[in-house]
Amino acid sequence: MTSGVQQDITLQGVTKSFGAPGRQIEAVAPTDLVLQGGSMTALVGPSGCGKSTLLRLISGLEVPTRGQIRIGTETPDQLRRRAGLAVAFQDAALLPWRTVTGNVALGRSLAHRPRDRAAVAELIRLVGLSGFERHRPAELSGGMRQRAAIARALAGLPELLLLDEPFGAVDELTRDRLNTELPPLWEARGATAVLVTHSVTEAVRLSDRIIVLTPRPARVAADIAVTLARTRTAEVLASDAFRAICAQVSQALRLHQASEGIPAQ
Ligand SMILES: Nc1ncnc2c1ncn2[C@@H]1O[C@H](COP(=O)(O)OP(=O)(O)OP(=O)(O)O)[C@@H](O)[C@H]1O
Repeated sequence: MTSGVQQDITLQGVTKSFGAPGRQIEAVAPTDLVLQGGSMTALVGPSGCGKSTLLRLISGLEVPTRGQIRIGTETPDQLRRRAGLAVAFQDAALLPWRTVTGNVALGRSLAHRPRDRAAVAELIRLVGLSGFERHRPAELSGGMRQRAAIARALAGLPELLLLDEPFGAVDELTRDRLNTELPPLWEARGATAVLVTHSVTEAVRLSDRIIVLTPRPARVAADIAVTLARTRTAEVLASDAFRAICAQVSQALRLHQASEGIPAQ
């Protein structure tokens, strides 16, 4: 973090509708939320309920129809313009003409961080892309592109890290390793993080708090604190407490399942 201060994310009466007047789709119903600075919050909910929209609103890539969002005293747009936030979305969005190293290094330069080849190489190693440094996105699998995007997002040392299904295209074993090795990177620097995921286990594993959303329009259906030790060791993951929270989240999802929704895991 640049400021050393962990800023809360505050949503006040935030709504989002898409489409022309009279034919509007309401994606986010009026929402009030405070996400504590330095915490990791997971957003889960049925497919199409509005999770990504909520994340994009927090990122400043979408503007609320009504209400306001602040990160500390700043708007998302202000934070984004001074490169205080980073996003890693499902569809990676890497620059196709840049190598893996070039894309990750870009994450640093866009955030006005000094060049640091060792830091870039270490991030590439951590996301398991050593040996692919000189490859371009088209030469990588979908999962590898996602991992490069995560490395790029982390490279700028963001205060706010927004992750939309970052491990969606990653195989189970790699996902497991990333779920272990990446959280210390943002925790160590006290970044605030918001994660959208379809995996209940991943949500409980990574976050301090889980917001379960209703089918569209998204509203808060359940707000569940993950009362586990911050370091999610193998023992924590195998504990009854971990399973109990997973069951609580799954139950909240089932209660609010849309007909086209995902099965609770
Ligand atoms: N730019 C847009 N224009 C019009 N409609 C949109 C736009 N973005 C999202 N929507 C609609 O808003 C609703 C919520 O979409 P969103 O992508 O936020 O859901 P989600 O919960 O992230 O879905 P999934 O879990 O399937 O990724 C959907 O009905 C979607 O079609």
